[in-house]
Amino acid sequence: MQLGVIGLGRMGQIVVTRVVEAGHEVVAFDLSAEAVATAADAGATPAESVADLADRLGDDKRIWLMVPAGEAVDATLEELAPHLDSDDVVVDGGNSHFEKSVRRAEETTAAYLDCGTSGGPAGAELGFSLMVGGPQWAYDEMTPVFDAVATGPDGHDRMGPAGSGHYVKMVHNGVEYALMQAYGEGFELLANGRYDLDLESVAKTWNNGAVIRSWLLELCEEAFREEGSDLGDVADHVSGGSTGTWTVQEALRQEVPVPLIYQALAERFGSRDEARFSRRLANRLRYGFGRHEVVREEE
Ligand SMILES: NC(=O)C1=CN([C@@H]2O[C@H](COP(=O)(O)OP(=O)(O)OC[C@H]3O[C@@H](n4cnc5c(N)ncnc54)[C@H](O)[C@@H]3O)[C@@H](O)[C@H]2O)C=CC1
Ligand SMILES: O=C(CO)[C@H](O)[C@H](O)COP(=O)(O)O
Repeated sequence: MQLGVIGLGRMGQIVVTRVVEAGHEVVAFDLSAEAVATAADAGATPAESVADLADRLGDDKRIWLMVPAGEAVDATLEELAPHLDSDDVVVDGGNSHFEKSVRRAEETTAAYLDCGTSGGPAGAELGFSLMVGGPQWAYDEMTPVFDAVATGPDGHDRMGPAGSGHYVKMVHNGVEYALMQAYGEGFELLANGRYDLDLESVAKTWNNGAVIRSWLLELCEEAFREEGSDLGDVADHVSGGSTGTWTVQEALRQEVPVPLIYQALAERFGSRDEARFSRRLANRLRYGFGRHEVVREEE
């Protein structure tokens, strides 16, 4: 099979490498010439533009987008539009909002597959977990590529119609937030609790047979090994948050309670303010109602 890959960053390069290694032909394009050169080193045919990539693919084009979610997806689809017909297949493997994927599927002449991708850069060796939405025929057509990019045939499946792949990935990320928060709280208690613990050792022990073992917990173990039990100079600041926000917004619309996911998201937002106004006000109010001492900022 011949696959065009557009967007050759952390994730796109993995798609290229795994598809090439599975014996398929890849044509690759990115706005960055350096990224295109890296893909060429991995065995892809370099393209100079979206149009050049489309020309090199010939009839029955199979194209994987791995550009940042948002405007880059629309811009790429606009450039691809004159080159696409109904026998072609476009996969969006990024973290797009599912409603945008539904709209794009309606607007795109080619069959459109929204593909939630999980596994991060570690997927280079392990392969990804792929959650795919869109027409069955297009999913079946892309199966050799999904087999290569995923952990194998069990690492991907069609979730349902357009939007469902990105919907499932959005909820996956919400779960990811809540799990991170749960591990964070447990380790925070251990770090401030009664015993002087080696948290790498705790995580390692938990990862070997404990009920709560997981890949995120393996990453906790790695973090304590590399940063120390006190996390060294790692800042009290968590970036990102778009996929968790979408999960909470959708839960509100569906009237489904997701307090753990919401709490994890709120903790993230809270981490970005060095001095939370609400906490400062609570500090002052305790003086108001109880004449408790106001803690003042140090000069
Ligand atoms: N990094 C991760 O762990 C994961 C990322 N994702 C999603 O995968 C997508 C890609 O993520 P990364 O590879 O991490 O991003 P990245 O920032 O490493 O790479 C994005 C690449 O797209 C290129 N690009 C941007 N606009 C373009 C355009 N209009 N035409 C062609 N190339 C363009 C950039 O030059 C860059 O090389 C995002 O939607 C992200 O949310 C999904 C799962 C995990
Ligand atoms: O999808 C992912 C993991 O599953 C990506 O790492 C994504 O970039 C996480 O973004 P955020 O933490 O901002 O929601």
